[in-house]
Amino acid sequence: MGQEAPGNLLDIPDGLLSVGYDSESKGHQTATLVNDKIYVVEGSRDAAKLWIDVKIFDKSTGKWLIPTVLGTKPRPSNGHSAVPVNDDRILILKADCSADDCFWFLEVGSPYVKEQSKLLGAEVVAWSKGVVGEGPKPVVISGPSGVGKGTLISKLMKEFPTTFGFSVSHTTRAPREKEIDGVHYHFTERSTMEKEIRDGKFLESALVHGNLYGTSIEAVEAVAEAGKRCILDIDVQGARSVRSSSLEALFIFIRPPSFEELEKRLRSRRTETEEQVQKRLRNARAELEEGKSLGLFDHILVNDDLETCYENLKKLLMLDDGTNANYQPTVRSFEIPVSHSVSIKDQKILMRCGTSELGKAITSLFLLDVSSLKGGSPGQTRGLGVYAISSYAE
Ligand SMILES: Nc1nc2c(ncn2[C@@H]2O[C@H](COP(=O)(O)OP(=O)(O)O)[C@@H](O)[C@H]2O)c(=O)[nH]1
Ligand SMILES: Nc1ncnc2c1ncn2[C@@H]1O[C@H](COP(=O)(O)OP(=O)(O)O)[C@@H](O)[C@H]1O
Repeated sequence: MGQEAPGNLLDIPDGLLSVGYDSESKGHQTATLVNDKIYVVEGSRDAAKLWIDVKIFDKSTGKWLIPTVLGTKPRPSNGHSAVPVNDDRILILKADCSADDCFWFLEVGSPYVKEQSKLLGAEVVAWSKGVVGEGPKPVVISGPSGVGKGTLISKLMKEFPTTFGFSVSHTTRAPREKEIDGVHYHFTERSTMEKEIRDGKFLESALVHGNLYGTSIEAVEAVAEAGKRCILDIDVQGARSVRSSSLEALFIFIRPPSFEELEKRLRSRRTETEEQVQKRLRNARAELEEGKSLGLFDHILVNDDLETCYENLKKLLMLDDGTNANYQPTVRSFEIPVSHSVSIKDQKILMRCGTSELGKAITSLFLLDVSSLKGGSPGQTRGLGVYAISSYAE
């Protein structure tokens, strides 16, 4: 674009966090320097307008870049500030938002952003919501066709509808009689899905039993957005891809008590033709071998008696929901007022918030610890520590 960089942007000295200034469009902007590039984040106060724009001023070439922005964008807010973290992402603090919506990360040089940038041949940045504390890990459930994954997941969703949310995959296979589009799968055309994979909309995808299956980033984010723990029913190839992605999950492999029993279950379901059953059984042998791969699955459950297996699955999930982590922040809910300032030292961010109570100005100090961040785009960034330090009247 032919626009010149505003003078105050070019003057950002190295080492300074970010410069906030009013924008012409009556919004709020910050300019943050990371590796010779200035990331200008502009937010609108107008809830009807889509927040948030990102543009980049490359100091080395003197040119503006409009990046491809991946991930779910944050919603409008009354203000924000920005703090660079680890040279690969910028922490965005949104003012006047609910506690679960005030911390966001704009990834500018994370491995995911680099990979997508190569893939798309464009400058890429990606949004990722920040989660205070560990938060529960998504759960990946894999196992051969007919082993009972769907049955176990349905039971879990029925018993804990507000805790767990299903990641609705895309597939090119035809719907079965009782399957509903958008609930069991997003049934899609092959060419459409292939294009969306090329466009970077998928966390993982694989060819399974002759059809394309994939988990879209949106599917996982929709569950997290609803405040639920995400359950993914994906094949072993998908589990492998997720293992090497930034989505930190709990991996569970379901085995049948015997191959004969697997065949019996698959046939008794009566959803596949004989040819499809044969294909699934052939693939099952390889999947059962792969399921033993070292380091791929955290837990292996045998689905012999359904109720016993379900009880074991519940035990695993309750034990591993992240609430027993050592890393517990002292603050879980609070709001950042528009009047706040931030400074950073040794990955510890000090946030000074000004509020008023009974006519008195109150200043509260918070420490934000970004030294144990996990995950990130695609998906959320967990492990943010928020500690209340002091609060005093001025
Ligand atoms: N990689 C990957 N596999 C998937 C996804 N969704 C479903 N699958 C797997 O695809 C396989 C076939 O699924 P489906 O056609 O529903 O048959 P079923 O598992 O026999 O009920 C199963 O192993 C699923 O776990 C996905 O999004 N990604
Ligand atoms: N433990 C079990 N014992 C007997 N039948 C089972 C058990 N678990 C599941 N089933 C049945 O086996 C069939 C396949 O289960 P399903 O959940 O569709 O498998 P998947 O989703 O792994 O392909 C279904 O008819 C289901 O009712």
